[in-house]
Amino acid sequence: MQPANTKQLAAERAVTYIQDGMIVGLGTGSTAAYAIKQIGARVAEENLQITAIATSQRSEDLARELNIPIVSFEDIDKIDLTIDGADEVDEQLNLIKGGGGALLREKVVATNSRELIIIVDETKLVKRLGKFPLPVEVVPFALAVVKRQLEQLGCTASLRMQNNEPYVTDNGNYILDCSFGEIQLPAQLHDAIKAITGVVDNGLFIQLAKTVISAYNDGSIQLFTNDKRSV
Ligand SMILES: O=C(CO)[C@H](O)[C@H](O)COP(=O)(O)O
Repeated sequence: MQPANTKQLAAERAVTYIQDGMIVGLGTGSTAAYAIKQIGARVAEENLQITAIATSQRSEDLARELNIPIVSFEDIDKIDLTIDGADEVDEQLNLIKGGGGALLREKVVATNSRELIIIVDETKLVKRLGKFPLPVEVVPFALAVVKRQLEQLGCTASLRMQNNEPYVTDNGNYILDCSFGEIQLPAQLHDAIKAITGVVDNGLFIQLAKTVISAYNDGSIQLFTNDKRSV
């Protein structure tokens, strides 16, 4: 028996929450891409009437290819529902995001959404965040000073590279991937990092997810809501 495509399963379940008339936030990454494809299929097959706002240029390009109408914050106020992936999810549904480099736009969209659904496979569920290095988006001019201050908070920070050049985000910034090990107090760490001048944002998403949909290799799906991981 083929193992289930867990990312696709979680994504397709999340897309069932979308209804006509909604403004939908589109996440970034391989799991979010499955959701965008499924939204495109519903637009084509059911004439689903939605507008969408994307968290990265690549998600926007994919959505446009699939004839999903795209808007910007000039056109809308609140987003009804955002569907996005994550790199880690803890038991309080705090997240590490930004493995795909889109953390800033993802957080702008998440914080302006009435509801954030996170879609993951079981490998992303952890007791405590921190095994996955925390992405921090940094203004290039401030890179060296920010790196030093981040390391004073107890991590090793490495500049994300792509094709032998620093990786540049959709916003023209760099990313420092910060290995803290187990993060004991994620909300405090989030605030301490945000307080460093030259940091644009970091990939800790504290109490932003309302629902996490996790899919398992046996094809089952579990929903976790707000404070506790219970069905
Ligand atoms: O935060 C993200 C992009 O910035 C992604 O949601 C996260 O990296 C998960 O990616 P994938 O679905 O490919 O495992």
